[in-house]
Amino acid sequence: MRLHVVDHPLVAHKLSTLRDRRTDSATFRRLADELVTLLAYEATRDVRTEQVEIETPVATTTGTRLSHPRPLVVPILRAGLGMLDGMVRLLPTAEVGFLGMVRNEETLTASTYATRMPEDLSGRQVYVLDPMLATGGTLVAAIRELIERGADDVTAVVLLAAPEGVEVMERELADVPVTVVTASVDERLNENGYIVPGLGDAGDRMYGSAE
Ligand SMILES: O=P(O)(O)OC[C@H]1O[C@H](OP(=O)(O)OP(=O)(O)O)[C@H](O)[C@@H]1O
Ligand SMILES: O=c1cc[nH]c(=O)[nH]1
Ligand SMILES: [Mg+2]
Repeated sequence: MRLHVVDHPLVAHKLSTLRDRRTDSATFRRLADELVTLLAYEATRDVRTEQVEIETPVATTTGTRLSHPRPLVVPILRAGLGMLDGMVRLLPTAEVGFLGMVRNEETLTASTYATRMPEDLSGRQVYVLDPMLATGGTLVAAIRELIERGADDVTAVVLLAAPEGVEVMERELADVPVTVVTASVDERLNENGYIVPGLGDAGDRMYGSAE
């Protein structure tokens, strides 16, 4: 697994406002959207392209366009939904699949409650979106599902990661072509499986408590 921590003052600034407990839901959603576009710029560095001939008003030249098969973007509901618009704005040809997953807050194990994406992902580049990589249970299960469907290149875009989750990903997905792009690897997980210092529950901060 490759880990890429995006080191940029704008990323650090936006992330700090996201972390602040006083940031309201509307601002939180806007900042998550802005942050994902900055991360997406790095995450798509190896997106597949092809050459095309184009005519400018002055001359004919060789240009570049995103190639086929189209990349697939998969937000993990709920919180990953807050990263979808920012990602597809940069990847206009992308298709979108959905994975609904929830972590049991007692056992910290993830379960899937909704899946809507192509059965066959062979040859596809896939971008998985989830703001939080905590224990890693959710992302490992999501990426296994994508690989089983034939995806041959998976990039996870996460706003925040815990070192424990990064380690689990490295161990569980050792033989899989996976890249994780994040704005920060924080200090640790607390006894409730929350990232410290983190930003709290990303889904709740975007959409309100699910209870
Ligand atoms: O790395 P893990 O320990 O598996 O935890 C991370 C997961 O927990 C959160 O989702 P949550 O279950 O709160 O669902 P939500 O997005 O609906 O709030 C988060 O968005 C990740 O999907
Ligand atoms: O810190 C955390 C851990 C898991 N899920 C979240 O939303 N936040
Ligand atoms: Mg949540």
